[in-house]
This record gives sequence, structure tokens and C-alpha cells, in this order.
Amino acid sequence: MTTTPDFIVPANTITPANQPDTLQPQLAVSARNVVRQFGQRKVLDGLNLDIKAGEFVALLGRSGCGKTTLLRSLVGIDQVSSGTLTMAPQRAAVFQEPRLMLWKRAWRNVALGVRKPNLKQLALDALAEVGLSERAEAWPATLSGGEAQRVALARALVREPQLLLLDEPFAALDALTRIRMHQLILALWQKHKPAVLLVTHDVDEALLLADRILVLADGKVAAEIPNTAARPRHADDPALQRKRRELLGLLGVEEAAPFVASSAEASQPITAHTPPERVAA
Ligand SMILES: Nc1ncnc2c1ncn2[C@@H]1O[C@H](COP(=O)(O)OP(=O)(O)OP(=O)(O)O)[C@@H](O)[C@H]1O
Repeated sequence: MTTTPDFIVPANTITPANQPDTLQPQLAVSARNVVRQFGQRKVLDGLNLDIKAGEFVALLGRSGCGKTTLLRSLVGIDQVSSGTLTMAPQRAAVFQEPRLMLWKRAWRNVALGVRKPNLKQLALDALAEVGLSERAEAWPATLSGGEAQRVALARALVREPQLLLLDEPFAALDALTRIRMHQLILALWQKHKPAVLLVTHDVDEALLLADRILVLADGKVAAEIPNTAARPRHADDPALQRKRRELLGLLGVEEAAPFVASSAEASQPITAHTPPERVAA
């Protein structure tokens, strides 16, 4: 039996019957009262979320809180149980593992499932964008972890996504490669401007990359933190450090430090949708 690889996304709306499915043009994602349950257990439970076109959003939350479940629904490889989830039609995903077809050369992996004229050239162009022109003919087994993940990124790029879904794509990489991947993803985002939803466990990664950071808890977006610091960002920026402490507090990792606003950027409000003690529970 052949299965569809899960980076090949079905089209656009995961909507139970009789629900509206229109997406306003300025949005890449609209979720209204989304529930996803497994048996009696509601992993997503009345989740509401908008992601604007071109916005870079990071999603944090404790292990098992439902981040991947939400992402899989947005990719279109899982159904929600109720509510309305509407997404931009052009989507692509990159996961923690590159998920390459080992029997296809790098460029063929990039082109897989795409129907466009001049496909090989498009795949080669995407590989050039991630700095892998010279590995286009390579077999996946001969690529390093970072190279394989860049092929996965090229595979996403060639689809020209309006919504790029990233599920811990840097988690398996060494620290230096991760920094390079951060720079690459930012450069690609600034050039192509897709909306991005990045699932990560790494608070610093979220702060360095995202415009807005969401904390998922109890099946909902429990808090959101705007993060419009100028780029390039540095982890030792006091405004980012304050947000870091606040995020760790929301995640129950450390005591939440009081949020002291000392600049216009730092004074943007943290919107707590749920009391912190409930997030940490
Ligand atoms: N197909 C499934 N059947 C039953 N339970 C599932 C299924 N998929 C996910 N779950 C459960 O839903 C919960 C949320 O899983 P999910 O993978 O979304 O969490 P997560 O926040 O991404 O976790 P992590 O940070 O550890 O990757 C978990 O308890 C998981 O066991």
C-alpha cells in the first residue's frame, strides 16, 4: 500500500460539516473553538487562533500539551473533532526528522509531489537557496543532519507556501548548525514572507525568531507574547531576557519574574488567556 508522505499537504480546510470555511485574505490561519479529542480526552479544547499572512509565530507548551496535534491539523494530515480550522491553501511542513525518500536523490526529494513546469530547475533553485547546490544529486543517506534538514526546507520552499509549518525542525541538530539554520530560516522568511508557525521547546529559539509567542495549555492558547524586537536579535537583550523569564514562568520552569517595562517594545502587553498557575498545572 502506498501512503502519501505527510509533507504533501491536502487542501485547505479541515472543517466539520456545516461550518463556514472562508479565510480572510489577511490571515493564514483561523481557528475557532477547535476541539481534537482522542477517545474521551480533549487534547485541543476550544482553541482559538489567528495567524496573519507573513507573521512568524512560535508555539511553546509542555510536553504532551497538543502542539504537534495542532500542527498536524494545520498541515491537513489530521482532522479536528469540532470547530473550524481554516488555513491558507498553499502550505508546507518541515518536521524534526527530514523525512526524505532514501531512494531518491536530493533534488528529486525536493520535487516530489509538485506539479509545475521546469520542476528540476525549480528544485535546483530551492536547493541553491538553502546553500546545497552542490548536493543536488546526492543520496539522502550521504547527507549530514543539517544538510538533510536543508533539503527538507528546500522541499517546503519549492511549494511556495503561504503558511510554513515547522515542528521542531532544529531540535536534532547540533548547536552550531542550529544557529546557522536560524539565520537561514529568517533569511528565507524575510525573502518569501510566508506565515510561519514554529513548534519548539526552546524558549530562546522562539524569542530570537518569532513576532509572537503562544503558550498552549489545557487545549487552548493560554498566553501570547508579542515580540517585535528589531532583528538581528541577541539573547542578551534585556527586553528578550525579561520575556524569557516570563515565558519560563508561564511554562512552570521558574518563578515568573515581574514584567518590568522599560522601553516601548518591552512594554507590549503579555496577554494571559489563562491564569499562569493554570498554565503551569
Ligand atoms: N493518535 C493519537 N491517539 C491517541 N492519543 C494521541 C494521538 N496523538 C496524540 N495523542 C495524545 O495527545 C497528546 C498531545 O500530543 P502531542 O504530540 O500533540 O503533544 P506535544 O505538545 O507535541 O508533545 P511534545 O512536546 O512532547 O512533542 C499526548 O498525550 C498524546 O499521547
